[in-house]
Amino acid sequence: MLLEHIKQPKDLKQLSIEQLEQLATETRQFLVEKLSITGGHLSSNLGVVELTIALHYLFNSPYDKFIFDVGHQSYVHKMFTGRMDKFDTLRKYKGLCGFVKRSESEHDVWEAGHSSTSLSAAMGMAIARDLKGEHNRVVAIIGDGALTGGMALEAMNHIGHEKKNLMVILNDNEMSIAPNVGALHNYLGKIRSDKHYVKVKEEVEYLIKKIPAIGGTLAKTIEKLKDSLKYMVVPGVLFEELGFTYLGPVDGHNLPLLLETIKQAEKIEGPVMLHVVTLKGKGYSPAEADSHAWHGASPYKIESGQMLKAVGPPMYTEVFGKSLIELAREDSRIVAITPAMPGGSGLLKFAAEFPDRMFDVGIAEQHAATLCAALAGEGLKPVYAVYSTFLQRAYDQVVHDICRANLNVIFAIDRAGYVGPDGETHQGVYDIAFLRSIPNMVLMMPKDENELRHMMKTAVDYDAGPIAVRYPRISGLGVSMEEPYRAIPIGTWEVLRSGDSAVVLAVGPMVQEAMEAAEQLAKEGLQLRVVNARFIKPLDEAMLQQLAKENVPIITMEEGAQAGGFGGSVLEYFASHDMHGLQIKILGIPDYFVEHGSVPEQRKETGLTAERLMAEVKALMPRKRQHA
Ligand SMILES: Cc1ncc(C[n+]2csc(CCOP(=O)(O)OP(=O)(O)O)c2C)c(N)n1
Ligand SMILES: CC(=O)[C@@H](O)[C@H](O)COP(=O)(O)O
Ligand SMILES: [Mg+2]
Repeated sequence: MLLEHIKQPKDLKQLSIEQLEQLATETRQFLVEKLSITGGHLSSNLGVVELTIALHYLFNSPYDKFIFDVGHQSYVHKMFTGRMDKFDTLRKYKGLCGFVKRSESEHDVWEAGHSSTSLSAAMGMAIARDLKGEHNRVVAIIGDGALTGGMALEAMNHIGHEKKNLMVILNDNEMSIAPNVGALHNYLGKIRSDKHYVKVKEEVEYLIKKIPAIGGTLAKTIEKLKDSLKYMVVPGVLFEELGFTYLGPVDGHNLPLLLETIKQAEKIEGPVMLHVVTLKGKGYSPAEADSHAWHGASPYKIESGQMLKAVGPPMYTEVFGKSLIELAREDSRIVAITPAMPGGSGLLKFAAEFPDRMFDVGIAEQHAATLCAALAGEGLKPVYAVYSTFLQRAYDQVVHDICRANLNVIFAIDRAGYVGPDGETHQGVYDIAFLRSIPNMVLMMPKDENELRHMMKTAVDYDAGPIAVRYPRISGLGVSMEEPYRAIPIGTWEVLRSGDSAVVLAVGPMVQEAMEAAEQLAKEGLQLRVVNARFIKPLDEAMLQQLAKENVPIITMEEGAQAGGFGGSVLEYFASHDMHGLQIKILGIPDYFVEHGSVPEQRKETGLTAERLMAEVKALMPRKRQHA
């Protein structure tokens, strides 16, 4: 086995081309084997094996800087940079991170998790390099999906202007997570599909050079002719017009060709765009056959390719997707918008039933938000299905285009709370803080999957402005979902269990923790009242006033950042209504980024458990007695 001798990138440099090809095969076997136990982003990594080998073979990391966009395809890079023995812990608590991470290795020079940042990063590193008088190479590796993200396009605009030396490797596998979409995607397809393209390009460029420079009108006509000729037969010209030297398309699994082309690219002055065509899932037939399903793989059986998924109640995502279909059958105003996450957001069945009412806009969270604003302005009911973490990208559009104009946009915010193995880049724990501060916004979270259905109905019936329902990346509780849909009165909470030792105002999955705590505390003679704080905004003011009158100790509990969170809004309410002297404890996520692991581990680490709640209730008791 060659693989076991690769401890650092320099070990690759000793190998022959045949050995490098052998290394590619062994690398794929390693990934398929390890990820069958841990799960992870299999298909993207299988696609970049030769590319990553070529980069480490030709260049000198970390002096030369490799910037992996998103970072979900950095496993091979991790393997060759001293982390092969940690793959049993991939995406596990305290284990190897599933994305690039500076604290893990000096070879991880840029951190990501969200898409389309690599070109801005490359530009920053190239400027810094030149100002410092250094000479290292800067190489961004970006996928065809990530290239559709607005940030990447903004960066290309700047790169073409500055004309610094840097290399962009466009890893084109025709896939985002789902099949890639959009005009840019179609454009890349045009380049890929033209087998004679490279030859024609060379010939046209040769001919153009032969046209003599003449003055006057004729010269202008010839210039125009040059341009139109280029546009007709040289598809790569878009990148060239933006200031890049375009090379490719090159087969990303043909190692000798790849090495040759990268060497050629390296000699070119200014920014270079090297278009590499790869197959997502390459080398593992189940992943080749369905790279969408294998983008983020659960553990699986290698031979059959059967993924091992937990059986039990449906995920909240699935319940959302089903209820949207049922509601859309009754209400033709409903349209669904996803920024490149049709599967993850549970919208595939909706798309099949309502192909004209579903829009995958690519990785374009900002555009998606403003698009929803316009759709709502025209009287439709856009449902913006988005992961909490990715909604961060569209904050200005939410404030400026949707909330300010008070438009009827429905936000279906998935992955709200801890997300588990993706970890800190993907935690959906800031949306409460960043949404509750925006005027006109209504924000809900269900205690169980049945309540999610009712919240969807509430949102569809609400015609007074933007309304959001956030739900977690977990299974529901297995409750009955036979009830007919009903709208919940805006700003009302529900008391699920009575008691006057203390009151817990719990949000979403914390309601279940609170019920468990109450059950246990009752055995010790303490009666914990459990309130389902299903509206995070507006608060149930009548209930808060009642609690103030009772002067009962209050604990708030939410799976969201404590700073700016729901608990803070309760405190603000009491303080701004001159209701002082109450005992209040806030349980939320402390002020640091919580890393990867399982959701229960993340909750335990940050004290969002029934046990912690019990301890807090007990701690409040003597103070209550002293107060009395
Ligand atoms: C801002 C943002 N939106 C959405 C995602 C979810 N996401 C992760 S990878 C990915 C697809 C990226 O496609 P591509 O860049 O072509 O890489 P591939 O997986 O095909 O290798 C998406 C949509 C993200 N990480 N960041
Ligand atoms: C890399 C990335 O951003 C996505 O692939 C993400 O990992 C998907 O997460 P889910 O598994 O929660 O859909
Ligand atoms: Mg892709």
